[in-house]
Amino acid sequence: MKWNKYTLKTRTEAEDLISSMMQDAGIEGIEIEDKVPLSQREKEQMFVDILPEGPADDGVAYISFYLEPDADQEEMLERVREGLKEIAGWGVEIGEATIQASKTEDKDWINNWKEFFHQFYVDDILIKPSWEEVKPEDREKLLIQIDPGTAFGTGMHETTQLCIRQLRKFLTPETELLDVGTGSGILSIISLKLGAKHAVGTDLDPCAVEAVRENMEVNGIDPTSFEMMIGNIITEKEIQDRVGYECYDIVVANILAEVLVPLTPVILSQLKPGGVYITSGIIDDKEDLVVETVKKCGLTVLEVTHQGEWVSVTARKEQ
Ligand SMILES: C[S@@+](CC[C@H](N)C(=O)[O-])C[C@H]1O[C@@H](n2cnc3c(N)ncnc32)[C@H](O)[C@@H]1O
Repeated sequence: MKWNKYTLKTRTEAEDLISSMMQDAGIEGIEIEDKVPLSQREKEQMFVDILPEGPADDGVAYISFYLEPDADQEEMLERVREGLKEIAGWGVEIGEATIQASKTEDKDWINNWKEFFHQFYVDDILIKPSWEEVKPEDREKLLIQIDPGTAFGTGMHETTQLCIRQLRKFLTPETELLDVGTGSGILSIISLKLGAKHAVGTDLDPCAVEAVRENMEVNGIDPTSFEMMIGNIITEKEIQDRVGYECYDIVVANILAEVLVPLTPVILSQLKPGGVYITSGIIDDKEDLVVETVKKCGLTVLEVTHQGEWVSVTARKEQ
């Protein structure tokens, strides 16, 4: 089926109001293109560290939406035009507000991303989406099922793989794990599958709750073995108290270097004496920054590992 695509040219300040007006009109799947740079918070959540310099923000935004060919196109476009008039009437700058029509060949554009996520290995661990079968030759492998969702962490990123390899070196059946920036829950789920005793995950992003719940279920993780807490462990005393002090054998944090710097002194009090701190999410030119931070906090660096342009620093808290 060919979908009809409509692209509205407008102004960035009107994006939110127009998107919600379109949703109220019954349009699903809106795409927004603009040149507004990402905020620091968005970069942290999307795990973007180095971005190429983009073009300057000219205030122009394009909002695209799709309609099935048998939907009443004119009626929907009329609703959108009425909505635009109303928004303009509130004094909001909506710019040209022209709507350009085109067709998309794509039959299943909503599920298209599935084409790009296939099963893969991290050493002898098989990570696969739920819609793929396990091949007969992989039946003996440790299987982890992860569906890419709204939270970060399919296991394909180099930094996740660096953390998995370091976790394997230090996990024991007694391990109490703290997984800061847990995202999809992948690092805790793999650790529990490898025999860790218990995991606590924290994330800023509320989407992580549902993602972790689904991934725990599909991987048969006992709900009492993995607890999830939403909040900022760096700044929120309440989260620090709930997470608990000196009770973790391993803390893993796959977050950008800029977040690891303020996080490390906090983590120091959460780790048991002798506990291990595994970090990644560090782009190579920030390696020294994280190594220095870890040392300044009194931890002993055990190992620095690399994959592509990414780095992992593992350190131990003294007894
Ligand atoms: C790169 S993802 C890591 C996801 C997963 N642990 C992995 O290794 O694939 C980083 C995660 O850290 C979270 N995050 C960023 N700053 C944080 C903070 N201060 N406290 C808790 N989580 C944070 C983001 O929301 C994101 O889910």
